[in-house]
Amino acid sequence: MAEHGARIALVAHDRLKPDMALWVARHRDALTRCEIVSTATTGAMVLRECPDISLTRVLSGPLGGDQQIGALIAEGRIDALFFFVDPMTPMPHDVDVKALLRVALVHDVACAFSARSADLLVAGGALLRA
Ligand SMILES: O=C(CO)COP(=O)(O)O
Repeated sequence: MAEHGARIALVAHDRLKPDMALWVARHRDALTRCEIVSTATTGAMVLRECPDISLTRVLSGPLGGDQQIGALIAEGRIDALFFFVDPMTPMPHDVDVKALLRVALVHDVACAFSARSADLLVAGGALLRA
């Protein structure tokens, strides 16, 4: 488990899951010190790419996983949200996605929505526990 790392959430829509898996592989060393929670399918993909990473999976996004991560944010248990959002594909759980983004804004959690913005967040220290 995390010693000096941040408590982070990883979520990616299907088209962006390969990007997320590659991003995790690139930041593997820092991420092994983090406490990671992810939605189910994103987490499975990350574990396939980096089996040595320790993470907790909640439900899949469309089955309530986005809401579970939103609840963790509302409880102050997440320091940063890495959510690779697909802007081109309609989703049945669009309201859940919107609610997750909203609660992250309400609680001023550091957020990144793409690999590039995630890199910048990491460069700013988002994987270190404040
Ligand atoms: O749908 C999601 C985010 O809205 C992600 O859920 P999965 O990681 O289970 O695909």
